[in-house]
Amino acid sequence: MAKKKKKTTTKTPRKKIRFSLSKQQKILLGSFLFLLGLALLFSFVSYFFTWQADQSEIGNLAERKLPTQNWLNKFGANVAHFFIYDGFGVSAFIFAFLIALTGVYYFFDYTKKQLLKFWFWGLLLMLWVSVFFGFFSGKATLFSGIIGFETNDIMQDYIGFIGAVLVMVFILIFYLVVRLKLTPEKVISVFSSTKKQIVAEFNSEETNETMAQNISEKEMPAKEKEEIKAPTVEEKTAPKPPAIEKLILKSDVEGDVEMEVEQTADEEEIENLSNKLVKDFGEFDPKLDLSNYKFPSIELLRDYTIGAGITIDQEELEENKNRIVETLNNYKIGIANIKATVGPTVTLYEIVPDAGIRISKIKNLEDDIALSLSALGIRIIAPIPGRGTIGIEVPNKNAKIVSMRSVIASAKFQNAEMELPIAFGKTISNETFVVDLAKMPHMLMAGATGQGKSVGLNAVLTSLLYKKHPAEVKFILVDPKKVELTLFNKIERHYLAKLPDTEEAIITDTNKVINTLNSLCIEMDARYDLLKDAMVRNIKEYNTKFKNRKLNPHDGHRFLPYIVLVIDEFADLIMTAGKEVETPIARLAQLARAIGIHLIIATQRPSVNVITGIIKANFPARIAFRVTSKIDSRTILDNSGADQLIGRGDMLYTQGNELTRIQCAFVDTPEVADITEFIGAQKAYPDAYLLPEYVGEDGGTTIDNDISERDKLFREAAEVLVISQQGSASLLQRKLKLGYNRAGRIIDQLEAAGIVGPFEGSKARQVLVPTIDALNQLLDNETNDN
Ligand SMILES: Nc1ncnc2c1ncn2[C@@H]1O[C@H](COP(=O)(O)OP(=O)(O)OP(=O)(O)O)[C@@H](O)[C@H]1O
Repeated sequence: MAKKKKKTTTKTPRKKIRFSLSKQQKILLGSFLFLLGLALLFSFVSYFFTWQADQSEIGNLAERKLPTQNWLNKFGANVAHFFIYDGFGVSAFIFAFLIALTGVYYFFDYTKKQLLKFWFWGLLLMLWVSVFFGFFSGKATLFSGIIGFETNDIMQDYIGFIGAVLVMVFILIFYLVVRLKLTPEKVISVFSSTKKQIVAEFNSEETNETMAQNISEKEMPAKEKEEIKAPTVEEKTAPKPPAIEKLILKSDVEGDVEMEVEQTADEEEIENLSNKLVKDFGEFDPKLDLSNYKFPSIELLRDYTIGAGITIDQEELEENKNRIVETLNNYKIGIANIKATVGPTVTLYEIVPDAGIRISKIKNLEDDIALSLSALGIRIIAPIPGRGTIGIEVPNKNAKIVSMRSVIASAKFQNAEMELPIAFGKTISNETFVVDLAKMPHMLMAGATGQGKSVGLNAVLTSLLYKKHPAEVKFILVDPKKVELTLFNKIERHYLAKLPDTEEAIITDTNKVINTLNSLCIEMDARYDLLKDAMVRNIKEYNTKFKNRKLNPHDGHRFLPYIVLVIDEFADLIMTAGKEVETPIARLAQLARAIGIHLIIATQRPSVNVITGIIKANFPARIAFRVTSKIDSRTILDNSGADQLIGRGDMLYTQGNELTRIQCAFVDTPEVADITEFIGAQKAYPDAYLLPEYVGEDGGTTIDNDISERDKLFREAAEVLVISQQGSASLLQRKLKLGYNRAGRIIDQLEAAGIVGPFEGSKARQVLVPTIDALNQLLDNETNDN
């Protein structure tokens, strides 16, 4: 980056004669030189076509009428002849370019230091190219020009053919090394990266099965891995002190002090290591492992609205309007204006009461209006925030189903530039309602049985499946009822995360929930360490930096997928496990937003002992389906209203103060089955996303130190770790070319054998054996004991 440094020194007056141009003079000179450069360029180009025809005209400037073929006539023919034939041959173009460039420098008044460099290297290149062409032809030609040919001739007379070749090669090397800053390492790395790329492309079909986080390591040549291991990439490319140019400021005032301003020239940009990696290998693509993954098509979802779009029943509207007006009139409330908005399940009547009517008076009439309309689920919003009207929501006689298909297909969802977009359904004015889970950042969902909670959860998961690649998001599903989320088992190796050494990814057992939550806390801490190390504030910035290859996988950096934890029937959990569940959930909810872990908790019973203060405080986004009492509504929403919903997916959403009534999109079990089937049938990762190990309080490793059960590569693995003194599974993966699971198993066996220490979260395990000799002794003793 260009950095300006100005140093100002004042000096005593002294007499100095300096050639300096005014601004206008520079512009004039610049334009003149630029156009002269262009003129030379045109005459040089046309000289190659017309030199034979114009040969007789060379030097014959006096004969004005004699025709010349060159585009710039006599001037062009003579000048081009001078520079090309009598001069440097084809490389005379460099001269024309230098003249034009000088014009540009003067025109824009750039510092001239760089220009001098251009001239030096340009003239050297010009000479070299013309001598080079002279070398291959026995006589002066248009390619070499006389200078090229003669210089070559003289050189050969004095130092012979071989001597001339060596001089030319030396000048070439000089140019490449000094001007282009080429080093042997650069050349080797370009060759090896090209080779790697070809091999990688060749192997890409087979290597898709490896885990995403290893990709960038594998792609990199060992040499480069070493290079990025050094503390930070940025440090390596710390700016060099810029070159300084002096400028004399003079004023016309007699006897004035002359000031010399030191102005720094623009720094030369050194190629940043990460830029180079990106240039060589492209950005890191987390989706590479499943590059052929196909998103489920919209056809898998059903359209429940076919032939039953929102129809406005005029009669019903009129009837309701009259009843509302009548009821209010009975209580002496006059209406100035009334307007209706027809939604999928309810119609909103917005009324503007006559001046002087108290709002609370209308609010108190909720039950009377419900009675007169003989309808359930009337909700009065007095006043509607931001509109200055009073809203009365009246359920439609024929509620319409909002199909998941319609919201997924909506432009709002398809074009949503969100991290974790969720299409919940449609608002009262028929707008698709899309929110970003990453911004919520956690969600509480409540509703009495049969009111649409499970459908709501499915809508959330379906939205994410339609928008996010398996590399970008992972789900942890907790389903104590064991029936609601089982369908998602099919996408275990694509989208689910689980504890190592567990069979099923979907968690149904309370103990496992506790372990998983604690494991998530470890993952959270590890992610925070990674973020701190990368000096970024959130997962988005971290992943961008990782994609730009600014973070070294060697230091434990990896692409971080979002993790969405869904807990259905939270009440059951809290009743059985209490604080053991509440504490990690509260911790996650408080801290996990920045590192991409988001929680969705659903419960039938939103009572205060289930949704405790600490949980509530950390779940700003709340959804209420119909609940049985006002108290439940207040617990979940801090507001009444959820008790007046009509069920079947009718819900209230709040993310702060405002309540939005939404008709949740309907996605039926067979649809979810089709989607998971479609995804499950595709190529998957070798395993679900593995969360860090968590050893419960009853502690200790569960692996027996049974020699006969050890992996074949056990000894080799032990040696690798002892030599490197680093107890990391990923090191084994790399050195022994193992999968994640096998490396993890070997690490467990090494722990049981006392070679490495216990799991330490994000850090590598400690290696307990200091040398190879000590290791050999330990293993030999073991065999003797057996
Ligand atoms: N968005 C919706 N649109 C239309 N109908 C819906 C919607 N959501 C739910 N329903 C209807 O309500 C029924 C019950 O929904 P769901 O299974 O989601 O209830 P629930 O709240 O999960 O109940 P439980 O807590 O007992 O599991 C569904 O079978 C469906 O017929």
